[in-house]
Amino acid sequence: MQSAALRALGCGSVALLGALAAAALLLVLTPAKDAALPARNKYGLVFDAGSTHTALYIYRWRADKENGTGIVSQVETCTAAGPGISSYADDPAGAGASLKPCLDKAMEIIPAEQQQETPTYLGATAGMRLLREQNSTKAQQVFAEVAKTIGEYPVEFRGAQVLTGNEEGSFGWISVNFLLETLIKCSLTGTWIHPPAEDVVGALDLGGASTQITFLPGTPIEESSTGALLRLYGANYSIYTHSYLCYGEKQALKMLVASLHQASPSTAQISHPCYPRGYQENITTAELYDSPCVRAPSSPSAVQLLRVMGTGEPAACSAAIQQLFNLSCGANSTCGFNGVYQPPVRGQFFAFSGLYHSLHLLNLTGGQPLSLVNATIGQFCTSTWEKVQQEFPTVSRIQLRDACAASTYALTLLLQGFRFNHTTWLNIRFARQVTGVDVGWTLGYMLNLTNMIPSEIPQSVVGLQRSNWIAATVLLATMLILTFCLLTLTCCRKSSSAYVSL
Ligand SMILES: Nc1ncnc2c1ncn2[C@@H]1O[C@H](COP(=O)(O)OP(=O)(O)O)[C@@H](O)[C@H]1O
Ligand SMILES: [Ca+2]
Repeated sequence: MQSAALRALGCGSVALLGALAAAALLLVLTPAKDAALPARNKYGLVFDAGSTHTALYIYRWRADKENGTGIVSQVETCTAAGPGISSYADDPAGAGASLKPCLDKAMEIIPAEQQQETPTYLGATAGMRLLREQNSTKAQQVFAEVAKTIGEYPVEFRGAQVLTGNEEGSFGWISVNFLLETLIKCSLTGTWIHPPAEDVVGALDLGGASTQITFLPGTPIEESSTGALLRLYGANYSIYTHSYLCYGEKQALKMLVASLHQASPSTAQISHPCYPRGYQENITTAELYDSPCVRAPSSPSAVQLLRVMGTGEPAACSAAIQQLFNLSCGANSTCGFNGVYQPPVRGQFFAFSGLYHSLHLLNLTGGQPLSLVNATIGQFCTSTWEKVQQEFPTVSRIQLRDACAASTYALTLLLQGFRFNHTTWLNIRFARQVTGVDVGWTLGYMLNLTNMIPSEIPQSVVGLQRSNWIAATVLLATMLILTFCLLTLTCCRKSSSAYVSL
């Protein structure tokens, strides 16, 4: 992979650096209007309105590299305080207000004269998909309020929308492959090339309320709703993508508690095998059954207080989590889970978001073999509440309570759900960032909406002025030969005159 500095110069830079003299000539031959262009930066803002929280990403790129062949850097990220916007269903103004500190921060970063031309988007994911399902009026009110707040800032606001699961998966895939330069890259000769298809990586995203799997399968996609045809930089990609609503970490763990409750609905006590031994909390049935992802019991009792007690039993925890997945493929030849068609996983994958975070806590994101991952999670899941608190004093109570459940869930999702095995497990790279940019759907979303990824292959900087490049190379070669001849002649004359004087 080239360094960011080289990429920033654009395709052709490698060759340019390799032949500095030719570059000088090239510059002379470059039309004055191009040479005079200042390297101005442009900015773009994307709010990721996730189910658990909202984050603002501030991107920057060179204005003269808008065809997507330059680099896009992440200048800053800002996490909005409080929960995701879907949690403000009963206080929509609060959703708008929650975005303000991050917008203020962005206004401090983006030069005032550029703010008005800064494209700004808000994309909402599974939390808002669920709220829309539950109460579309409330979802609209939340959207109206966030749009109103963003509209109060001097940016070019281009709208707030709910992404479909397919869009969320596809943009995540585009983001990661853009950052890895696996869709197009600059060759040593200064032209844009398509790296081989094997270099293209799949994307695995675990959110709080949904999870996405996206990759290039080796076989035709048998179910059209799980396919997307992308034409990027002159190449066609037929990707498989699917988003499982309710199988994000937070909703899945809620389904787990609900299933444990329903196993013995008459008692007000739940033994939780994934919570550490010694952990106890009270929850209400209203809290537990407040989501469309958890089916309330057919004869719901009045609001009831439930006592949840951790038992720290890794085998029972793993078994209970597996129960959340229907692993029968039904009529499909191959599937993921819940009867959803999925071709067998193929190639390298990048796993980010919740998949990264849940395993990172246990130091399991470094390419460890599956046996070690299993053993470490199993070991951790036997720890008492006292011990985990001592071991991770800076980690929040909720994150610690859920650490065993979340890591077991991540592993079960990958192995049983997406059907990775001991061998293909090693093809998964867990990452939070690639080249300093957070991996997620936001970059791909912005690149797409700002038309920064053209459907056709861009003419390279050199390609645009190929004739100049050839002329410069020929001239350089001629000059080198002439210089060599002149030097040889001078040397010969000097040595012959020296000989005469002797
Ligand atoms: N710093 C972090 N530490 C732990 N977990 C994190 C961190 N950042 C994000 N996550 C996890 O990543 C996921 C983000 O989900 P989110 O984008 O809010 O939901 P969705 O994509 O389903 O709308 C959550 O499961 C959250 O717990
Ligand atoms: Ca997300």
